[in-house]
Amino acid sequence: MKVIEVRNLHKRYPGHVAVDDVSFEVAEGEIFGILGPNGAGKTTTVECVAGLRVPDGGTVQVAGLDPRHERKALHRVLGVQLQSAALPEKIKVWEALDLYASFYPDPADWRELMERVGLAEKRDTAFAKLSGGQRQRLSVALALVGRPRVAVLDELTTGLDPQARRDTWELVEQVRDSGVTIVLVTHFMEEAERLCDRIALIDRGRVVAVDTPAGLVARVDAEQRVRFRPSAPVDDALLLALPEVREVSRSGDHVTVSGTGDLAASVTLALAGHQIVPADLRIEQATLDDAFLALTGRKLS
Ligand SMILES: Nc1ncnc2c1ncn2[C@@H]1O[C@H](COP(=O)(O)OP(=O)(O)OP(=O)(O)O)[C@@H](O)[C@H]1O
Repeated sequence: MKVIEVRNLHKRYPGHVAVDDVSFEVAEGEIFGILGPNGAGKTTTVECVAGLRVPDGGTVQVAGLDPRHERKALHRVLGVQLQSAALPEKIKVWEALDLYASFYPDPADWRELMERVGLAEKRDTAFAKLSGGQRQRLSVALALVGRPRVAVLDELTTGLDPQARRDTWELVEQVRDSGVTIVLVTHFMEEAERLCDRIALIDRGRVVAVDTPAGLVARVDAEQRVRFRPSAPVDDALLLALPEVREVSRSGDHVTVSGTGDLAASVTLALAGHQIVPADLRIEQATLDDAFLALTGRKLS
């Protein structure tokens, strides 16, 4: 069942079209990614979804509500964590949660939420004294305190170190597992690949494709490479006979096979047929970056 429907969304700022023509649907229970380079129009799009900006054209529906005219009802359905959550420096973690909970008629138990995002120990810490990762976790908790059906998370892990980023990803997965639909805005390919069930690739205010991460990558006819150290001598001809293989090269005792399609499976199967074990096996596959490049002619990052 779809919970968000965006049709032909258009939004311009003076002298600049930020969102040209954006359409997509988000299904209940999924993590839906909006992925694109800086300035692609991602934030403007989700601000229109959240009723924070008025579109110049097109329609938006969230759980059957029009964000422009039914803001109060929308507020109960949709939780938003936007970039650089601005909280007063001195506000303590518990105070921020308690304050946000007071905005809703039937809020979640913020103490439980504080535990869930791993901030119980920071309960009495001022916002200004939290680390980047802790601030992000607090902003996720604030987006969830109204028990929303849908949470919009915008550039959640920008500026975080790798460990804090992985912790935040786990938190997002837990939120989804608790039944909340998530719209995740990001310009990190790895983040979208790891978390999203489906992704809208956005470039210059337009959707260039909507698909699963694997579906987007499969659209690219990019070459893949399989590199390994064979346990016994392997004949080039054995590999070149496979329809997926285009080229075989060697460097020291390593063999690199280039080609397309299900290259790794095909190569390992052929080797197994000759009792050859591929040690140090490395597979280089196309990524969302390659998909974006193929679809737009530009690099994502
Ligand atoms: N309030 C505004 N007034 C004028 N132009 C704006 C405004 N907000 C955004 N823009 C411009 O609109 C375009 C799209 O911005 P938007 O923030 O939606 O992109 P984005 O994909 O979210 O990028 P980022 O990840 O950098 O925020 C950009 O060129 C931006 O400079």
